[in-house]
Amino acid sequence: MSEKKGFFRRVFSFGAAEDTSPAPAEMLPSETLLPTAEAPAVERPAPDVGATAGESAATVPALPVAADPAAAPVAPMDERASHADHTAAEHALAPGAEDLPEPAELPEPALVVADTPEWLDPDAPEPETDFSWLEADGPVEDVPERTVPVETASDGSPAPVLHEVPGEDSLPLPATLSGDAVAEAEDEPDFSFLDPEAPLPEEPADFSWLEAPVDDEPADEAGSPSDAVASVAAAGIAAATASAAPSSADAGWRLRQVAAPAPAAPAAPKPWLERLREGLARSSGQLSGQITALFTKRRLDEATLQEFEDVLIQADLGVETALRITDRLSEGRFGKEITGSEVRAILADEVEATLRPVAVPLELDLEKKPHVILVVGVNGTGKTTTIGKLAAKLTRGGLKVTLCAGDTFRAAAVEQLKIWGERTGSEVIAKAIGADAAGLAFEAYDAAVANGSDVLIIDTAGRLQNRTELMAELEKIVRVLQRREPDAPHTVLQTLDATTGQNALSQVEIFRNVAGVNGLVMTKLDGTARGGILVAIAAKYRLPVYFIGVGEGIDDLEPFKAREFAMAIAGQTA
Ligand SMILES: Nc1nc2c(ncn2[C@@H]2O[C@H](COP(=O)(O)OP(=O)(O)OP(=O)(O)O)[C@@H](O)[C@H]2O)c(=O)[nH]1
Repeated sequence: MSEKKGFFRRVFSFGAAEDTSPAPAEMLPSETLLPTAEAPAVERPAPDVGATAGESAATVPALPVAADPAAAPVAPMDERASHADHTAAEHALAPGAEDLPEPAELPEPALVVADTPEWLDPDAPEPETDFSWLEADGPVEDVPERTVPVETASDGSPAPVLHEVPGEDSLPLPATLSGDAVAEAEDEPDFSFLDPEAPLPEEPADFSWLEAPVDDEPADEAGSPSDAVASVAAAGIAAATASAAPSSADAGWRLRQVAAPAPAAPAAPKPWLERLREGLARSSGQLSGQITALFTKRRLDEATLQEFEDVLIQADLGVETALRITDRLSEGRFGKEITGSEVRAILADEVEATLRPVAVPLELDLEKKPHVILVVGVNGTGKTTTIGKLAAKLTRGGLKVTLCAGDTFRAAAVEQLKIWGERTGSEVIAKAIGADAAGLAFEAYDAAVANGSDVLIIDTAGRLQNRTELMAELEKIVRVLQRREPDAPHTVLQTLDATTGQNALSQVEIFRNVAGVNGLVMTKLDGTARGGILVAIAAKYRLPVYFIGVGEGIDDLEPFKAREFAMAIAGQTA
């Protein structure tokens, strides 16, 4: 806390002491997020998942088969059994099976009979052949069997019959499908799920994974031995366990005493820095490899510098930063040999220099109560999740938070925010789907004042029909909030998905113009991230980057640190 010009200000830096984790984000329709004239010339589209899926669907019409049989889903036992029978039937009925070559004749094994057992004695009495005594209550109903006709071998002896199986036509159909339905399903395979235009499934959404911490202890099956031992031990009657164990010298058997396996220790989550490095590993590995290839046993000349500049631009770092790095590299080194690690060190330094001015903590001015944070961004970039994580940080810091479910476009987003509200002890102001988001924000502001909240965080929809609609809604939210508080929203946070790449630049351009974005959060840096774009954004817009998302968990929001990020981009660990 610090006094500033008579204002009571609280600065949240969320230091390390406290913070010790369907598809790719759907972008706005391309016409809504067209790069502007200011966007750099080098534009590489984000991977088009829909197109890829469509292509593979076109080329692979049949059901997918796991390359690794071990990885293939295991069929239920009865299914497997019927499949085995079916296979056996195919063997039995396989045309040409009788054409198989005769096995080579094996020499007659010498028969050594030490003492002829009674049952081999040709003079022994005939065994009993009347088994009528086996019939309990009359004759057993005949089970109709379809047998494979016994083939006769060329020498007149019956050929061996492999199996007697029900005919293929009598194999049971899955209980849920009638014969017609099966035929229909086979005639018209349903690939509608591959349709990139199809609306996303909205309901029912399962957010149970957001619920309170999962019990790490593996649940023992009721009545399992370890369960019993545990309960007995708990009751302090260990002796009873030994005497109760089925063991008998008289019976000649006993249960083997197996030490109960130690419960598996819950896997500790990886430190966030490790997740960040792993997330950026693909792009940093690529960059690092190109640096090695470019600078091994080669003098620094104009051509090498030009190639290196291209490599940096391809890594999304932006033209401005790429030029700065190559300029710095050539200083005093032109015409000399330079190692890959020297280049990587310079890269890390220059990226850090670009990022340092934007790596600032989120500052909350509690003179304005509630401090209003409007969270905007393309749908799927992590707005709602970031709100939940941020609410957790603030409430742990002793602040009272109200959440506004302003994404009235998507029912699941409202439910998701309610769960975050429960988890963080924050009141959630929500309305039915389709409600006016601006009206809701207005009511939420009043509710936050009434309940004495320090901070009001407003979620917004990212997916609107077109850019005009998006602008109109966000502008209206800002306008109605300003009727209550002229400086609201005090912070406008935009979430950017780190897996997006170049498109993030145009997203910032649009949301900055529409909603007055004054801070960024880059999410999903734990995935296969392309973090270079953040450097380009920092160089171009100089907007503060408050946090990075390194997982879906409540604690997976980290303050943005320029040095660590730069090192991860350059693939350096120390
Ligand atoms: N791995 C990872 N996943 C994240 C992160 N942040 C968000 N997600 C996931 O990204 C998905 C989308 O996040 P949301 O918070 O629903 O995104 P949104 O912007 O609110 O989406 P809309 O409500 O559709 O506008 C969810 O599955 C989140 O769990 C992150 O930092 N790392």
